[in-house]
Amino acid sequence: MNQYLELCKKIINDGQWVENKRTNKKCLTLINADLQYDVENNVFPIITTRKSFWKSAIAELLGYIRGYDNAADFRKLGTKSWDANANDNSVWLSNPNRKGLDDMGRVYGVQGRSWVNSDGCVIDQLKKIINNLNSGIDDRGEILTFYNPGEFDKGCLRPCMHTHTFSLINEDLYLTSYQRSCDVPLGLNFNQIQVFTLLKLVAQITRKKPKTAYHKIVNAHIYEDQIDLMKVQIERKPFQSPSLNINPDIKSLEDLESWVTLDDFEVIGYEHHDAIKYPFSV
Ligand SMILES: Nc1nc(=O)c2c([nH]1)NC[C@@H]1CN(c3ccc(C(=O)N[C@@H](CCC(=O)O)C(=O)O)cc3)CN21
Ligand SMILES: O=c1ccn([C@H]2C[C@H](O)[C@@H](COP(=O)(O)O)O2)c(=O)[nH]1
Repeated sequence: MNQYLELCKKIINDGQWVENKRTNKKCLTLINADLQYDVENNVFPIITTRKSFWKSAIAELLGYIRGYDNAADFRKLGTKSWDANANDNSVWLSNPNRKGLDDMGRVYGVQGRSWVNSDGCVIDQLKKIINNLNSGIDDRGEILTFYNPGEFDKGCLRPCMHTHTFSLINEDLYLTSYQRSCDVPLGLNFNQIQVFTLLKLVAQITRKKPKTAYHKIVNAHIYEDQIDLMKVQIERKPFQSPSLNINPDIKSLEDLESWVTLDDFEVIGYEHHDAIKYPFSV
């Protein structure tokens, strides 16, 4: 929690104003942030200086794992977080590749589970990683990437947290996640949870020991209409981090694809300050 607050304070104190054309807003911006999470000791990196809707964050992650391309499917899992990007952005609404209401296009998990190569073959990056880890293999390319420049025009948004690299040393599993663009008040609140949960889940289904998750962010920003609320949030004293329990019956990628719901996740001992409703930029 402290590393999150330190980052927020650094942006407020040292950030530079950058005009963003896509949203037509100014962002206070800092380049480069390195965060890390102690998955081994189950120190769940949830924000405590405001109420965090952690179930939405895990629902998003589950949708990416399943390769969903539709905001309605994300809603069924328990999050409305893709509604605006799928349905309220004028550039995407006028894109001929958009297939109708709630379509997100070929973003995130679509690329992760069904990347189409130049021969038209479909590549399931996540399945390859799970198969290798199950066999004790780390080929130094256990990479799940959602970043496909050839298909940016087929999706509503370029992926922000775009690449996850798994590393196995004996029985110890690590994760390094890369993020090109980070809405620190809203997005990072979700992304910290997702990086942590992804390592814990993959370790569980491949029967490995989760160690540390490393989270590398390039452009970390706070939108102009979020600044005053963030100044309130950084004055609050954080509580101790809670822990995350995952149903031990989840044993495979197929389990994650089929029956798992948010009821299979439980946060133990979450103390937090009051909710803060930050504005969202589409
Ligand atoms: N500007 C922007 N910031 C983001 O963080 C973001 C995007 N766009 N577009 C794609 C996804 C969608 N994400 C979202 C979308 C909405 C919330 C949000 O409204 N969060 C509220 C309420 C959550 C709830 O009630 O479930 C929050 O207080 O955290 C968070 C992340 C993260 N991503
Ligand atoms: O997981 C996510 C997804 C999105 N974001 C934020 C980062 C930016 O504020 C916007 C995306 O805008 P771009 O113009 O495509 O950079 O969404 C996030 O923080 N985390």
